[in-house]
Amino acid sequence: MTTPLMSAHSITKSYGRVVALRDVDLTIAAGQTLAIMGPSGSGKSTLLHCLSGVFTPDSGDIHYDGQVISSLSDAKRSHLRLARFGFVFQDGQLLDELPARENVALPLMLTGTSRSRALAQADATLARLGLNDERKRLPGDMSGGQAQRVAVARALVTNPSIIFADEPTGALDQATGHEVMQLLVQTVEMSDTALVMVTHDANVAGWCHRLVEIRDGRVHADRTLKEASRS
Ligand SMILES: Nc1ncnc2c1ncn2[C@@H]1O[C@H](COP(=O)(O)OP(=O)(O)OP(=O)(O)O)[C@@H](O)[C@H]1O
Repeated sequence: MTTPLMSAHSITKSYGRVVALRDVDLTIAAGQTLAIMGPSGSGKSTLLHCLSGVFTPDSGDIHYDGQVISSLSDAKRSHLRLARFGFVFQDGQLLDELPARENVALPLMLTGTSRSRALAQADATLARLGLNDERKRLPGDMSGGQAQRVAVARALVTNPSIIFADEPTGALDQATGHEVMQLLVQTVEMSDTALVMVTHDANVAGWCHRLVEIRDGRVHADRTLKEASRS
């Protein structure tokens, strides 16, 4: 068996008395597309935040590319997140005062790439995603779908090995959500990037190859979409 890109071993996480994750084991292979589903409050976002290094679990380990990321200092985890992971959130979270190309260049500049080089890479990524016309536009002047495509470009600009997405189409109508998912999935597949996505929407999960169902803080089922659709 090939070594997984990321693996979580028996992770638990509580908020005070609320146990959000209990003994979760999960592996993610390079290039894999994985949807996390489950009822509201079941622990999906907490799992995504633990895997992506935003939170550290209370117990258990998370391994990524030869490192135990759950034991890294905050500064090292934060650098790792910027350099190796991409993030797409429900509302894009672009900075309104910056044009698209500067938003996309930000993760590069924050990890030390010069402004001119970061902007050149941002332009190349926007062009690759068919977003040349959006380069100089401010997020507030774009439609929700255009802004979300720019957010996808920002997540991809560092050539991350994993993109973490939390309800990436949650604020979009169905047709626009479909276009954003098509762009996201086609691009991650072309670049051999893994996608780990939380969604409530079975149609959106249908873009992924694997479905992990969380219930009451535990992995209830972990199978391919094909297996899930047969049951
Ligand atoms: N900051 C917090 N403080 C206290 N409890 C929290 C906090 N964040 C989450 N929780 C609780 O932890 C549990 C898991 O929450 P989490 O947000 O991970 O679930 P979720 O499956 O993503 O929910 P949703 O689908 O509604 O976004 C829930 O009981 C929630 O109320």
